[in-house]
Amino acid sequence: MGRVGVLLLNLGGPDKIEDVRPFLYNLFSDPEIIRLPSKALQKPLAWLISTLRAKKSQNNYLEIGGGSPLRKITEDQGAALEKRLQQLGQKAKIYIGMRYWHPFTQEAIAEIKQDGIEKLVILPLYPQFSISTSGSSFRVLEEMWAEDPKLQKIEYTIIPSWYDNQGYLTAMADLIAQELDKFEHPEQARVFFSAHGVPVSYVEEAGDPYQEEIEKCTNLIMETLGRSNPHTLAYQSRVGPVEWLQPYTEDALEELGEKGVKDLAVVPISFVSEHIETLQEIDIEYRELAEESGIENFFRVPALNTHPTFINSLAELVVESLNSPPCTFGEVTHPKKNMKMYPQEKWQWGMTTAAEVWNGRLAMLGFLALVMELISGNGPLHLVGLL
Ligand SMILES: C=CC1=C(C)c2cc3[nH]c(cc4nc(cc5[nH]c(cc1n2)c(C)c5CCC(=O)O)C(CCC(=O)O)=C4C)c(C)c3C=C
Ligand SMILES: [Fe+2]
Ligand SMILES: [Fe+2]
Repeated sequence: MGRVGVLLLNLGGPDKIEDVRPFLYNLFSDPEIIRLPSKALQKPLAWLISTLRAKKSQNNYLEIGGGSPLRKITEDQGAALEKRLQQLGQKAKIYIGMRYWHPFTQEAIAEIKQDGIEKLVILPLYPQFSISTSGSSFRVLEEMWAEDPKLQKIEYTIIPSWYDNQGYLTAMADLIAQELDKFEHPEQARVFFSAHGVPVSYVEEAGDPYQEEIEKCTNLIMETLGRSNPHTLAYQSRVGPVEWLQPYTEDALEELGEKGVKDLAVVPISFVSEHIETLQEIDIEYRELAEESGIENFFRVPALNTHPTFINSLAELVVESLNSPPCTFGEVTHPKKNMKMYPQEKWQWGMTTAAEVWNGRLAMLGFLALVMELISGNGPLHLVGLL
């Protein structure tokens, strides 16, 4: 086997407060996050939303120390994985490719080429596949491969998702059990899985397997845990005006509080690292809401980070994929063609009258929104939840 590399994919996060706006701009420029009927509107709208959302987002990052810990944790995971692979007799260099912030996927690929990597395992740090996360990174890589004869010489294989990997499930169950045992009556506490949400249209129109993988994953973790605690699955972090997967975490918390639930162990299930949505959204916002709703003991299960069983499971996945037939970009889910992810309604493609009317309307709406927000600090984008 020639020189082996492992490319870890993740979303990336702003390292410091000044990075927040450009990070948001990169995120909202991605058609897998917001897809508009007109390509020409993507960048102006990304600029508008990132400019207007930056303050709120910066305040959230200030609450967790002024930046995202995602880069440092991912680097630690990479170092631990490299060491574990070495122990298993597999020499490999680990690369980190973030989708929206440093180190960008393009930077990782440049290094991979420079190092003369001959065999590459592409491993997203998202246990479940979504077109908005792993799918978006795969698309970027697929485009790079299509344009670069040097990359085409690298034998690569993808691990599309690994939510059902036994080592991962065992590590999750271990962390949940540790948290449950902190309650006075561990057997009575409810296990509350909070998955990252996606718009319903991703699943129902674009064919995203994310919801199915989340549901299966939740059941597998409960089976592995082997305790009879009741459990709930809800979806967090909704952004924008369209309908997202339900139940929403905030509604489910209120409902449980009303039903008299007092003890809750909250499990972040779509991420393997601490970041803004665990440290700020769950630990601060949802905790406050839960307490207001009457939930007395709100314990949060930590993210896996460098949990040894988890790192070992990643190493095993890498070794297994090196010894299996390759999985290529063409084999993973692509959003269905002509699928409009935002806003929701039926659309006819092409330069139709409807397209022209909507281009104009959207541009006007964007401009009006900008003016209103700037003058009043309030406006339609606040109203629909984008700011
Ligand atoms: C607007 C749509 C968004 C979709 C769809 C979405 C899906 C999605 N995201 C993650 C994981 C992460 N998201 C992070 C940041 C982040 N995501 C969105 C929006 C969508 N995400 C925004 C606006 C932001 C910026 C933060 C904010 O202003 O709220 C991050 C990085 C966090 C960090 O520490 O910086 C992660 C990780 C998943 C798993 C997912 C769908 C499955
Ligand atoms: Fe996100
Ligand atoms: Fe989010």
